[in-house]
Amino acid sequence: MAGGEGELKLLGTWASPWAGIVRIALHLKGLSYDYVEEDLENKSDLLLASNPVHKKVPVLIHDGKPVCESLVIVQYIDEAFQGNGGSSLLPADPHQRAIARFWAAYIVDKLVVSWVQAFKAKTEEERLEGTKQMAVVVETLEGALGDGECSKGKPFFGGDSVGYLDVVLGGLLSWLHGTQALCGAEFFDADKAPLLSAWAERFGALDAAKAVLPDVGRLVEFAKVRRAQQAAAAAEAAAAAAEKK
Ligand SMILES: N[C@@H](CCC(=O)N[C@@H](CS)C(=O)NCC(=O)O)C(=O)O
Repeated sequence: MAGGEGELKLLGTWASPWAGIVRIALHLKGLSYDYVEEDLENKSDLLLASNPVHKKVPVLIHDGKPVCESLVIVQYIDEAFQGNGGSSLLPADPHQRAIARFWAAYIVDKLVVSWVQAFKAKTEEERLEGTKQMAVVVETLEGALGDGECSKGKPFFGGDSVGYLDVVLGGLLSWLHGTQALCGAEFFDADKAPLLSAWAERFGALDAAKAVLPDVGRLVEFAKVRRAQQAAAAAEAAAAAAEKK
C-alpha cells in the first residue's frame, strides 16, 4: 500500500462486475490490498459479518471497518485516499459531481438492468427486448460523451484523465464485451457509437484495465455454465410444482 493508510482487504469474486469496479478504483489510486476470493455458495463468516444487510461482494475492509456497495466503496476510496498522488475520481465542483453520480446511477439502473434482462431471457422476444433497451442506453451514453455534459469532448468521461464514471463503466467493460458475445447486443459498434467505441478502446488500454479486468472468453464460458445451471434448476422446480398439483 502506498504509505500509511492502514490495512485494506477486498472481498470479491473474480466474475463479479461490481468487484471489478472497485478493483479498478483501487488500482488507479495506487493502493495495494489483500484480495479474498469468496465462494458465493459458501460465504465466509467475514463476508456475512461485514455485509449483514446484503451479504454480497464486494466489501472493502479498511482497518477492520467494512464498506459495502461498489459505488459507495469507490466514492469512499476517492475520499479516504485523496493524498495518494492520483487525482480525484469525482470532480471538485458539486454540480459536476452530481452529474457524474447521475450518469453512474443511469448505468446501474438502465444499462445493467437491460443487460441482465438480455442475458437471462427465456424467450427470443425477451432477449430482443433486453438488447433493444441496451441500444437505447448506448445511444444515450454516446450523446453524453458527444454533447460534452460528461466529458467536454475530452477522451474520458472524467476529462483528460479517468474519472468516477469511467471507473463505473470501465469496470464493467469485460462484461459488456461478454454480453455482446453472448446476447448479440451491439454495445461497441464503431458505426453506431463511435465515441463510446473509441472510449472503450482507450479504457481497455489503461494499465489498470489490463491488470484488473477478467478475460472476456473466461467470463463468457462461466456465464454459459451459470445460465445452463439456472435453466436446469428452473426446469426442476417447474417439474416439482407440476407433480404437486
Ligand atoms: N449493488 C451491489 C451488487 C453486488 C452484487 O450483486 N454482488 C453479487 C456478485 S456479482 C453477490 O455477491 N451475490 C451474492 C448473493 O446475491 O447472494 C454492489 O454494487 O456492490
